[in-house]
Amino acid sequence: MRRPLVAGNWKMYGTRQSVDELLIGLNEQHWPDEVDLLIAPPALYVQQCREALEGSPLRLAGQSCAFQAESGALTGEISPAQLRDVGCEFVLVGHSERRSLFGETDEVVCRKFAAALACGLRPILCVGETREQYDSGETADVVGRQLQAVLDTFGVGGLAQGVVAYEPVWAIGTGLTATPEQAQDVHAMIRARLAVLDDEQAQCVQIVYGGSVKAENAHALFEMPDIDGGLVGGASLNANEFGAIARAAGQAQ
Ligand SMILES: O=C(CO)COP(=O)(O)O
Repeated sequence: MRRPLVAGNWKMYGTRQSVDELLIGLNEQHWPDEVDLLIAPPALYVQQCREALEGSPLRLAGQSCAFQAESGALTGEISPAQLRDVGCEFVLVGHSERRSLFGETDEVVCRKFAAALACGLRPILCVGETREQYDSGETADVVGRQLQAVLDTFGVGGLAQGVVAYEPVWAIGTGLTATPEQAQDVHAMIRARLAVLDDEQAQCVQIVYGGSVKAENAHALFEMPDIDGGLVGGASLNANEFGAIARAAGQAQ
């Protein structure tokens, strides 16, 4: 009923040359038909990726966007309309690195979500708790609050036009993956929260997991009933590894 989705977030990594090499490797992969596949390269390299991936099932995502849909006097920002113009179909909003390092509040994230939708991009709303919040048992509150900001404006139907990515901050780039059971618990909690508002739509929302996903742990995570795929950081910079993760999502169907 829900298609799995695997996205690679390249973060601020890459040069023209390393991107070329990665793209060659990606084009050698055997991609599963039943999985939505995307990469989020640094914006500077989107065009390069688009050209190299012509005919590939890999689609493009921005890593962030301005809170204003169209052009404007926002030095250094990239609008959702511009991402769309260069071929992106998705955009990450509210990644924990944006929240913690660039001060993005739930309100700003919600405006970005709105701006993305207004331009026909599918926003990937990232949510997740810090280690401290996890240790003090605040995961449900924190994730609930981050979701609520978008739900207040768009409801579950609006959220379902995008994707939810649960990324516990303590698992990002640390090699510490949430266990499949831990991640499933939070995904099920998210879906239950949405189901209270609109059960039918809640069953359609793709909820993917992020945080040290690798080929070796992907299958066990993706087998969980409410984990609809992954948002992959470091491992997405290796074509074979990313290919294996994508195939694990297909097999875990
Ligand atoms: O932040 C992430 C993806 O957005 C996860 O990063 P890692 O897979 O490197 O832990």
